[in-house]
Amino acid sequence: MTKIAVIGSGTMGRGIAYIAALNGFTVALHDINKESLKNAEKYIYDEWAKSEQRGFITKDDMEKGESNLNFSSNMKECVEDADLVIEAVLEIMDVKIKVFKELDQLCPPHTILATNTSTMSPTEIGAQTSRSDKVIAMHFFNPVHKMKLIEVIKGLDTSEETVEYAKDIGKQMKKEIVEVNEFPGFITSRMNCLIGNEAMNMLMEGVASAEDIDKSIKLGLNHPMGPLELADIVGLDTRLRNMEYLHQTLGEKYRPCPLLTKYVKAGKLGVKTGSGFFYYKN
Ligand SMILES: NC(=O)c1ccc[n+]([C@@H]2O[C@H](COP(=O)([O-])OP(=O)(O)OC[C@H]3O[C@@H](n4cnc5c(N)ncnc54)[C@H](O)[C@@H]3O)[C@@H](O)[C@H]2O)c1
Repeated sequence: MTKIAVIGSGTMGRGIAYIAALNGFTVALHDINKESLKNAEKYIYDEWAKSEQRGFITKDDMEKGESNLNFSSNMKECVEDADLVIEAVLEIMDVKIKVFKELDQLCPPHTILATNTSTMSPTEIGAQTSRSDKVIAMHFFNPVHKMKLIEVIKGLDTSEETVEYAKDIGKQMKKEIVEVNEFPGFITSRMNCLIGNEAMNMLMEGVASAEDIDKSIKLGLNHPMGPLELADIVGLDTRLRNMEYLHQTLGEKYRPCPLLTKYVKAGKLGVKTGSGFFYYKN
């Protein structure tokens, strides 16, 4: 049975662990923050129970998922026998590199190391390990159990075997795959960050209310969700880091909207804190 370790149990890590365990992989979810790990455990069990009640999964699926999934704040324990590690820690290059250096030491030689970065370079991360051919980006979407796509991003040294392996694992998780040659923001974040930032600029300029900006994009352009609501779901801190990286790498048109920076400074991070561009009951 393929063993997957997921590093980081925040918004994305918990979702990735959820679908991996449900699709028959042995999964170890790790975080340095025990509270985040506890919240992730509650989130996953609550979501499974809801899905079972609504008939999306059976009781048997749920029980198998539960028996496939472990939680631990000890990274070594989680990764020492892993076939694949998927990293979902903060979108900060130095943090990711530190994690990958540690993984390179702790994992067996065959282990594939994947990052769930939304924007950053798997080449830069892989270069800090002794196995750049086995380093790749697997970009999942939020919420992971509902979103169908994984972008698989090949770094300069990533081998074809690693690309095929990542695509195969994604398919076993019942996702659609697109293969992308590395460039900042890949396909989706490069486009989506611009749309979200323009919506924030319009809100800041007083063009319309947050509700009406989102309503226009949904009903006028047929997007399933408004860009401000989507940014709230992503997490405004995560979105700001995405914008800062794209601004650094792709230039001026990605300069983060000052309103986004202001919300993050105020601790209004979207759904996870109960308020962002909109209010939420958590
Ligand atoms: N939020 C989204 O919608 C979304 C979508 C796709 C990809 N991503 C990407 O996924 C990654 C994670 O984003 P998120 O929104 O889940 O972030 P988050 O802030 O919700 O969670 C990050 C988690 O990582 C943990 N962490 C930090 N340093 C760690 C370390 N050294 N070892 C172990 N755990 C550590 C934190 O305690 C936290 O629980 C980022 O690279 C982000 O760009 C996010």
